[in-house]
Amino acid sequence: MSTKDFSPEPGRPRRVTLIGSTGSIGTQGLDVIDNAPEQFSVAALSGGYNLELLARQAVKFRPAVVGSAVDSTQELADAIAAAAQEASVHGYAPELFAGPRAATEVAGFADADVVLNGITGAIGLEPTIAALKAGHLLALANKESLIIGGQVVKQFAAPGQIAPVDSEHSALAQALRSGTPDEVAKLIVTASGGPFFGYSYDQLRDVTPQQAMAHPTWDMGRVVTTNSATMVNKALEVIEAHLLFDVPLDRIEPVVHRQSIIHSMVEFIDGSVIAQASPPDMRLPIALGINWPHRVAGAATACDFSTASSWTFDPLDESVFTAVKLAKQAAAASGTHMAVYNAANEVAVDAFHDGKIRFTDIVETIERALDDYTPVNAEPSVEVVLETDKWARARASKILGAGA
Ligand SMILES: NC(=O)C1=CN([C@@H]2O[C@H](COP(=O)(O)OP(=O)(O)OC[C@H]3O[C@@H](n4cnc5c(N)ncnc54)[C@H](OP(=O)(O)O)[C@@H]3O)[C@@H](O)[C@H]2O)C=CC1
Ligand SMILES: CC(=O)[C@@H](O)[C@H](O)COP(=O)(O)O
Ligand SMILES: [Mn+2]
Repeated sequence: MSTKDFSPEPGRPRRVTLIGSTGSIGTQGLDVIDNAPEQFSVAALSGGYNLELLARQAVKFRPAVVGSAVDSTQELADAIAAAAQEASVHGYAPELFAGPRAATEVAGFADADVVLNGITGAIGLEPTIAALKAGHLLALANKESLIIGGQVVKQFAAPGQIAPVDSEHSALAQALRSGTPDEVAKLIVTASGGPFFGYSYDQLRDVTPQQAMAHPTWDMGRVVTTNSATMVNKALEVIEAHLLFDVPLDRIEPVVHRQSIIHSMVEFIDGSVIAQASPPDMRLPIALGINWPHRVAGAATACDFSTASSWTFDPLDESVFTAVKLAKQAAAASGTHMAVYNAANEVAVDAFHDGKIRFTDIVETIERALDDYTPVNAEPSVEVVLETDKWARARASKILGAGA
């Protein structure tokens, strides 16, 4: 990633579009903006189905454009009118988008400088591409869009146009400032280990959705929290690091760090390791991402070294947690295997939370879908990625229907 600066002219706040504004990343993004009004304004907002929250956000930040996944703009207009009345706000009438393409329309809204993509899952692909095509800086939390799109997404990105928001990748981008690309020996991606660190495979079979949602260090949405428990999140993040920083997969290693204070590290060829450390708080990488490459003063609280604390490191137990190894194999196999990996995971995560399958069936479903997959012989394109995603969802559902 080069260091092209997407800053607006001096003195003008960055206009930020938030995709997934009602989620964990989106609400923390608005918090960052609220705390630095001289640096940021809200250009546009897009949410899913939580209309009440989206409408309250719109009335507070007054973006010119608002989108929602609900069926009709009338529903959205009614929700905004109710929130405006509640807040005694008059005359606010943004342009509205509704339906499955709303997030993409909003991401491409021209009068913005940066798009924070905080949607969950493969549905983030088209908003990611729309933001890049519009020439905006893309502050990327929605790792899935880059991972499934791979080179297809990268071809839309100018150098420096993607600023990582995922905590590990923000840490890596910061540490990489310490050396040149040819001085990098390894990327070390830290993992909390999730709620099931130390479990045997047999113990994992019987864990419940409620246990899987008890993340030891982060408060996040349902999919990424479940992915942390299966280690699929770390698997996706290894591939994300490979795509963002062009480091070969065999030089990207996960390590378990239970405290989630060191967010990742870069080992350089002279044996130096540069780590980025801060208490677990996504407002730091979100602020740096939307203001990339500049830091935002006071974005989060630093580590307190005046009291005793310990940082621990453990190897990932790959005999129990196979997700990372599987993803490295998939990413090496073809440009579309990771679309299969991700789609099968999304289907299996839903089935697990619906009480239809065991926890261990999630990664087994990914593995079986990958085994069944033969890549199409076509130039990689957005359409091919979307077709692959669709195929993998159907295949995963079939595998689950037959009993994983
Ligand atoms: N949360 C975190 O700390 C971190 C998250 N990430 C990544 O960031 C992304 C977002 O995660 P997180 O914020 O936790 O997820 P959440 O589940 O909290 O939020 C997801 C957002 O996407 C919206 N959404 C859901 N379905 C649709 C749809 N069909 N159309 C439009 N919008 C939709 C939701 O809207 P609504 O709720 O209104 O339905 C919500 O705003 C993920 O890729 C995750 O891996 C990465 C690092 C840390
Ligand atoms: C905050 C963040 O970036 C998450 O992706 C986090 O990394 C999840 O924690 P795990 O390390 O448990 O996957
Ligand atoms: Mn992460």
